[in-house]
Amino acid sequence: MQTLIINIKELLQVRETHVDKVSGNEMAVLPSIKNAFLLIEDDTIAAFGSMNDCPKINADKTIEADGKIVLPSWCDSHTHIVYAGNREQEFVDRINGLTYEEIANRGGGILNSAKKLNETSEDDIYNQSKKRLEEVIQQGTGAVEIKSGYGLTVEGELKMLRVIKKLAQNYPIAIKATFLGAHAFPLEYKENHSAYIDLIINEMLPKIAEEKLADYIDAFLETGYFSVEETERIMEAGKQYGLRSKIHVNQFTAINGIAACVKHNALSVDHLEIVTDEDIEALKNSETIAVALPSCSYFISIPYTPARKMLNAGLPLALASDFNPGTTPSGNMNFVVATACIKMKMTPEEAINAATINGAYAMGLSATHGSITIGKKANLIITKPLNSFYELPYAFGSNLIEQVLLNGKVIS
Ligand SMILES: N=CN[C@@H](CCC(=O)O)C(=O)O
Ligand SMILES: [Zn+2]
Repeated sequence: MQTLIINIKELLQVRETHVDKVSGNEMAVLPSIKNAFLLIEDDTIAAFGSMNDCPKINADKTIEADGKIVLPSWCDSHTHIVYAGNREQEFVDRINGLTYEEIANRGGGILNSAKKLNETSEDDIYNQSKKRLEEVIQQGTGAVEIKSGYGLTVEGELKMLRVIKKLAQNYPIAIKATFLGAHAFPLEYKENHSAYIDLIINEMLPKIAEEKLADYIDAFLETGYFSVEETERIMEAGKQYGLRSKIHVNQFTAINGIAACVKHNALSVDHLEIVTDEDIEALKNSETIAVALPSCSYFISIPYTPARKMLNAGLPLALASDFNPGTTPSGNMNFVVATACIKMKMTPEEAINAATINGAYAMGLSATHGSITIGKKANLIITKPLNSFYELPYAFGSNLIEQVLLNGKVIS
């Protein structure tokens, strides 16, 4: 099956030779071809270039993209799409003056979602979660990481990971699963942290590995949650099962967690709303990518990740949604990209690099996703007619996506 997209106003993120990720100054450059074509064979990008070189073939399907921008689908490397119920009441509590920390200390927050999840059947959780997955696909996401972490019991965590597996089987989007048993301490372990970490290491991990339910391991390394030492135990244990870590860190406080994550060769460190010079030094020359979550900063009114400081230091940065019921009830990557431009002062070129190729890197998918490269998956966004791609973050509240393709097939 051949699909030919013709007369593309501008084809973005074209990488003739493979790149894993882009860093620092490189992020300011978004390679593109104006007046372009793109040829898809089955689910794969087969050729692209200027319309002057468009092959004269009778493709099975031709898509006219006059005036439209085509770019690789968003790669959302950090979500908690699988959950039960929501936390609207906490939203109102925050409006009335409570902080995220105060709500968590009253038994709300992650523990609130964990209670709901453990009371909800696997089928019900699947049905609630698939709606969110369908929504983000419509919004242009073509690869997504989904975490567990609202179970916090052996059965609850397995239940979440099985739902993620079922979503991956039933939907054409690429999904990576991350085990986040170390998201919070259940109340009964509040005074006995090591017993809960033992449960994660001795009960949860072996079962998860046996059923091959996870690709990565995560922990919430934060004051009041998992300490540096506790997170190191989790990262070590993950390694024994071949699970590389992707860690929630520096959301509210900087406690030297990033250096520990780099020491353990974490694939990503995520949040980083609070970043010290030492954290930046630790990330230099590492294979660990920083992931910023601007919708979370927006929703709970905390600082934005200091992108400019990090890019000036030559670091790579990815953008992700953090879709979850507590701090970010939205998986809209278009809003993420716009907010990164508006609030973090990233240029549109930098933000699109961060939400495509660098997002792919942050979930170990840059060999197959995140750029227009021959041999990669034909996961694409075709916009409505636009003046230029700058309109994508500029018109931040508009839906400018006309069509999305996953594995070469038009989804909407
Ligand atoms: N900070 C830790 N985890 C989630 C929020 C969890 C929740 O409040 O439910 C996050 O990435 O923001
Ligand atoms: Zn998160």
